[in-house]
Amino acid sequence: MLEVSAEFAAEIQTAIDMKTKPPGSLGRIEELAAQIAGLKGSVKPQLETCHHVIFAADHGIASEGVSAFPQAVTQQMVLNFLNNGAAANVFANRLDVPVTVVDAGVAGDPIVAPGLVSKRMGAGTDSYLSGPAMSAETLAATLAAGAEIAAASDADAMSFGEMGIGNTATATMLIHKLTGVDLATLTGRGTGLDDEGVARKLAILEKAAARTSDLSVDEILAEYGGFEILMMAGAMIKAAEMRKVVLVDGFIATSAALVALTKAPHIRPAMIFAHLSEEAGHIATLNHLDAKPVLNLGLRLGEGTGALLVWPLVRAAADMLNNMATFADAGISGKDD
Ligand SMILES: Cc1cc2ncn([C@H]3O[C@H](COP(=O)(O)O)[C@@H](O)[C@H]3O)c2cc1C
Ligand SMILES: O=C(O)c1cccnc1
Repeated sequence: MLEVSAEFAAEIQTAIDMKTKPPGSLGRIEELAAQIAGLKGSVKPQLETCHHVIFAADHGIASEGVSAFPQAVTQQMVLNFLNNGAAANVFANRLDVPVTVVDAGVAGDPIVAPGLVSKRMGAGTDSYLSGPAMSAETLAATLAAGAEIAAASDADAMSFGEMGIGNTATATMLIHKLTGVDLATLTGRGTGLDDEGVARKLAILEKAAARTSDLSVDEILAEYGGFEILMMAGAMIKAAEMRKVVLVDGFIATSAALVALTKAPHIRPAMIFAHLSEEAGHIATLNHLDAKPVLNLGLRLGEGTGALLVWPLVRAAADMLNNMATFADAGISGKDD
């Protein structure tokens, strides 16, 4: 349903080639422009506003020691986001992008703070080392809550971030079970584990993976999912179906994109993969999706920081279509004149 007809694709290419530049000279920006025009159904696409949503949740698996940081950091960072102090806030503020912070299931008592959107699915997931992270009912509610968040936004694009100590482990499990890429390839340092820490994380994930086999997609998501990752997946599907540009961040957000694309392959034309993360498993996951990231900045943070940083480039691509003169407008001779 988001597919572009061959006729319209040709029309878009002509519109790009009529601009006052040698054909193809804006490189990747031209590819982004074509993608945006196709998604928005116009060679003059409206792409003025972006809305950044950060989903936060905790992971039962964190108690096994899969992160370099303690679980309490998830809640502390939620308060930091609300106080405008995190990297994602700083980048969003620079770009005039509003930020919504969602409690998707942070451990402990519910956080009461002005501005926080509560979609709590529990006080963190259960540890998938010994049983499912969540029930089938909670999975459905989590995906639906994400869709509600996207449906409530009137922005032309959405960028998504996450916060959840231990969520590189959860992302790794989801990607492994959904793609079959082996855990050793996917398991990385997250917040900064040393080699010993990574070996320990891998051993835990191998044990958790061996617990199940032959699962359906929804069973995989309920067995190994994280609330923030799955809520982001639900939001990505809805945002894409509303023809919003979906800016996909790093390793964790790409696991959410994989979930979204597994459940709704038709939404692919809405997705822009912002950057290549330093997290070990990101490249293999992007390759599996045949996705080409726009930036390579050595980021390994999450929060949607890379997705925010690509927004000015995506906007510039739309501006190129909307505001750049054609050869005819400017009275400039074309290549073959
Ligand atoms: C202060 C701080 C701020 C963060 N912001 C994002 N993350 C990132 O690190 C976490 C994933 O790494 P792991 O799986 O190793 O726990 C996620 O919360 C992710 O968003 C942060 C981590 C920390 C410590
Ligand atoms: O790429 C990411 O999303 C990432 C990598 C490391 C830690 N947190 C997030």
